Amino acid sequence: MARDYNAAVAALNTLQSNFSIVDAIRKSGRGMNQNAIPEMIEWVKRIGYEPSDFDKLNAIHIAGTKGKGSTSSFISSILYQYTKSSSGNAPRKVGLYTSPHLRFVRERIQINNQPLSEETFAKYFYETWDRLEASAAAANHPNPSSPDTKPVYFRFLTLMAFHCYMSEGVDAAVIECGIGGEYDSTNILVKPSVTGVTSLGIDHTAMLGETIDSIAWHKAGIFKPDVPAFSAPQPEGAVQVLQQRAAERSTTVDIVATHPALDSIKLGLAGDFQKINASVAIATASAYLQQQGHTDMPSPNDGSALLPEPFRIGLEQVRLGGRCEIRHDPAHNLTWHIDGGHTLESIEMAGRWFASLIQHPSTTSNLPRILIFNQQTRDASSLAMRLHTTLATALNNRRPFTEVIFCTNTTYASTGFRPDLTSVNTNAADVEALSVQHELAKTWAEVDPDAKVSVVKTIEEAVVLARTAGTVGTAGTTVSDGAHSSEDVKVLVTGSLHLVGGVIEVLESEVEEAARSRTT
Ligand SMILES: Nc1ncnc2c1ncn2[C@@H]1O[C@H](COP(=O)(O)OP(=O)(O)OP(=O)(O)O)[C@@H](O)[C@H]1O
Repeated sequence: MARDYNAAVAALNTLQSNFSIVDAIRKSGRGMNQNAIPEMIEWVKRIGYEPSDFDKLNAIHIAGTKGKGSTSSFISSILYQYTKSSSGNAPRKVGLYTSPHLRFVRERIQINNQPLSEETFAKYFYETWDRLEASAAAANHPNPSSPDTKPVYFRFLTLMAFHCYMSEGVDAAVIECGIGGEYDSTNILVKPSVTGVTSLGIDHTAMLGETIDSIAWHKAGIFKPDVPAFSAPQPEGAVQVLQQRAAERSTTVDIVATHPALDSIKLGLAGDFQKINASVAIATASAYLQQQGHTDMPSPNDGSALLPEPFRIGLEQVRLGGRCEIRHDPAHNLTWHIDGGHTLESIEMAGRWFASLIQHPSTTSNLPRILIFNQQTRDASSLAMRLHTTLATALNNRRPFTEVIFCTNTTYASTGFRPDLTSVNTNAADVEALSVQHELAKTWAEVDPDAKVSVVKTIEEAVVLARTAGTVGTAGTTVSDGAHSSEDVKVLVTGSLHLVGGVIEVLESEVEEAARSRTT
């Protein structure tokens, strides 16, 4: 069988824990596996490394509830600007390891802001895979190719990313934690160059505990002796926990305020909250560069200093899909507003961002405003209600959406079966019965009986429905009527990064298909 990218993704998918296992862990209240780090170290050894080998990567290790992906992307984008410098102490290759992915699993492992190519992904995938089987064979395992000779999905990808970065000579690796910090697979790092904690909130409570303090305890587990640590502003109790944990680990944590230079920088990621993510990125990137001998750095914790030009460019040029992203769809008179918020705090941020775009008096026309929403595994109704309240408040009790579409995260992309988008972490029976979606529809109808609420199964159907609603308009007038021609219909897609990934997949596939048919 060919050992290409598609085969690698199919093999990787066999390592996903199925829904019943994930659900049992969630319900057991057992919390995180406290043996996770010794177990992960064992896997590291099986692929031929000692954890301290990864000191070479000069990792910038990022934990947090919200903003890890954005902050990590800002850091990578800033440091990438320095790879262009001729200075001897500039990084040459910047790694970025994030999760989850939107369209392609290879988005998770980047070098110099580019996802690994399909060929490079397959190469490091099979090297990691083969080393694990060889180590099982050496230990006289009766069947070295059986599943128990490999770790689960996220652990495998972490091993593979570290192996790839070591082999490619990455000298600044931005590593985002998966869940928590103390027991996260990435926390095998012995001596990162700097650590950062982004905004904390309530999420993954079955594993991290119910309170901000216990969540802070887990996230602070990435602090290391004598390694500088930075944090976004946090609620009082959480700051104390972070400081105490830092002291136990023989370091200190600096709480970073919004950097004043950001008043005059247009960040590449929209949304007010990105300023705090960018500020944590500025502090951590400065600390990394100072350690490498850059003397012209702003002091990482001195918010009054001006920013060097590569910082400004990096902050402006950063790209990350599905975070307050706007896509115009002129063929359908639509604008897509796409944000993967999926906790109470982040759905509120997404709501405020969308409200800020529709609050203007010129947008108070009777054009449809459409929501596409799903959240398959968390408390979907509370998230939807928080979104409703945030928008209704911001709009002085005007109806947030004329049309609301609840769908699953499933896409049957016109391009065919897409193994990158397969997730077995959801309850297949729920998806089949659309039970979450019907419950959401009921809840929404209670708070807004006049909104048109629909339930559909796939993301493609939701996209088609939104476009139809957009074209017809609420009052039966077409949007392209002269009276409305300068406006478009606004669609918000939110509730889940999987949903957002699927919508982006559908929209991008159309663009790619159109480009293909132009060239043939
Ligand atoms: N500082 C922040 N405060 C509140 N919400 C935020 C913040 N940063 C990002 N978000 C929200 O969280 C969503 C995910 O952003 P991002 O990927 O940066 O965070 P993350 O911590 O990596 O999230 P996840 O662990 O869920 O992937 C965004 O779409 C946005 O809605």
